[in-house]
Amino acid sequence: MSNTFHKEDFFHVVKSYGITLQDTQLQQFAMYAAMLLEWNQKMNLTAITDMDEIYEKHFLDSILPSFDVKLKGTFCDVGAGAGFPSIPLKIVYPDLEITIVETLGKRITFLEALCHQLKLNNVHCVHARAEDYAKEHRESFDIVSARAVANLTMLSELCIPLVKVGGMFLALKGANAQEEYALAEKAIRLLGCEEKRRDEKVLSDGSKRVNFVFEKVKKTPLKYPRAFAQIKKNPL
Ligand SMILES: C[S@@+](CC[C@H](N)C(=O)[O-])C[C@H]1O[C@@H](n2cnc3c(N)ncnc32)[C@H](O)[C@@H]1O
Repeated sequence: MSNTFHKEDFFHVVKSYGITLQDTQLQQFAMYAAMLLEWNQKMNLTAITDMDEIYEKHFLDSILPSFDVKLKGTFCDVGAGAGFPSIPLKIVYPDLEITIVETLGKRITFLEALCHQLKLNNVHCVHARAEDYAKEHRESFDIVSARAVANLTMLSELCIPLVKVGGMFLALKGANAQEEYALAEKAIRLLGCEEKRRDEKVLSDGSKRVNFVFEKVKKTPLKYPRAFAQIKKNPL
């Protein structure tokens, strides 16, 4: 299937889910796309450089979960890279309080410049590894999310310790979602979460998206997260 999505469709697709983007928000998305392409020439931010694809595979893809689940409160984006999914969500839902935890310093520099340019308040960009950041900030976010950072088992150990009891872990996954879930199910429970829902969507090129919502029902045992070498070598 060829890519039939055009950036002009973005407004209408979002509207079909009951969200009418204002001119300021559309301008913020346009500035975001322009900055992404400009900075991408100096540093590796994205492999997607076609404008229509940026709108579908980065912007729309990032906000898809919010069409099924209400997002509010404090939102931590683990490994946001060039800002996905948290920055598109922040543009659409300005009340969200975002913390980005990203291990690459250059990407933090980009994100800080981006937030300044787009006049986004309450976005805290932290240069750290999630497993280290959890030492001081465990169980402190209403929502912890990530896209394209690690398989679901490893991702669960990086993200779930940061979620408050009663909060949610939102995992944005692709075609291998079911297989990843089967391998991760035990770890997810051990770390204190239960699956609440999963929502499937298909993009215009036929690629599948599966967004998992896990609810934190009990505290994460204190020994997690382990050091990254352990997480990788002995996945839960
Ligand atoms: C493939 S990129 C995905 C970026 C973005 N989430 C997206 O969907 O486009 C993975 C990002 O996760 C970051 N990352 C990997 N492991 C991490 C960790 N343990 N803590 C924080 N960031 C991490 C990497 O530096 C990289 O920017």
